[in-house]
Amino acid sequence: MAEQAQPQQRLKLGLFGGSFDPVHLGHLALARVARDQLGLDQVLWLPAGQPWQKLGQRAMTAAVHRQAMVALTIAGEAGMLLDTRELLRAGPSYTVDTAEALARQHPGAELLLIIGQDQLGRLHSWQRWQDLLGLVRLAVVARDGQEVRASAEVLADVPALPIERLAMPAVPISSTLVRAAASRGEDLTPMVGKKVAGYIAQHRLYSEY
Ligand SMILES: Nc1ncnc2c1ncn2[C@@H]1O[C@H](COP(=O)(O)OP(=O)(O)OP(=O)(O)O)[C@@H](O)[C@H]1O
Ligand SMILES: O=C(O)c1ccc[n+]([C@@H]2O[C@H](COP(=O)([O-])O)[C@@H](O)[C@H]2O)c1
Repeated sequence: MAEQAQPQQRLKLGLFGGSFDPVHLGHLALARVARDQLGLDQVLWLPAGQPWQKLGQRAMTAAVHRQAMVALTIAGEAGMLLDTRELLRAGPSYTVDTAEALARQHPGAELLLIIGQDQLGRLHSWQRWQDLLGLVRLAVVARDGQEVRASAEVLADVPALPIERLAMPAVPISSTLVRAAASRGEDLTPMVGKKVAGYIAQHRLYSEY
């Protein structure tokens, strides 16, 4: 008897963007949880070239370093890939541009945008966020004790916004805390892992906070 063709599974891609200045173990925990809970084929780590909402606050560390630290963090991790397209693109890093490019590149793929609650709460300030919501499904993790919830502005426009809630024990680490600890000369290993701690020391990053 002829074998029946199995229906093709849709490719499931996670989009995990960040300033990653620097990447830390909270990011890695989130990427692992998203990969495993959502059954993603791949998590694309997308360091932002110009994270426009953060640019006024302080000078961003050079892309070459942020990218290198992400590469060290995901080395040997199954289903994770460094995607440098936002570093190579001129102008502000808009997630909608990245989602459009990935949708063109992988027709039929399911795109899941992995973000923390801090970003979900501000989603209405993102460039063309309604277009973005037409391209991706949101996968959100609670952060800093805040429940996963879209802002009133987003809910007014999209009342039944589908959100995948990621279950993850809180990881009380942020890049801000890492930079502050680095400027005090503390051991960063518990926050960023041994390889990234070594990289930061070797390149004398974050000596001034
Ligand atoms: N500890 C954490 N737990 C859950 N999500 C996190 C954590 N740290 C970062 N994220 C999420 O990862 C994404 C990228 O974060 P980002 O690179 O801005 O790091 P950050 O620690 O928030 O940086 P900063 O302290 O400089 O604002 C965001 O969606 C953010 O919500
Ligand atoms: O598209 C936008 O307008 C937009 C506005 C703010 C943040 N983002 C993206 O959200 C991700 C997390 O941002 P951040 O500032 O927490 O590092 C990162 O990929 C940013 O490019 C995107």
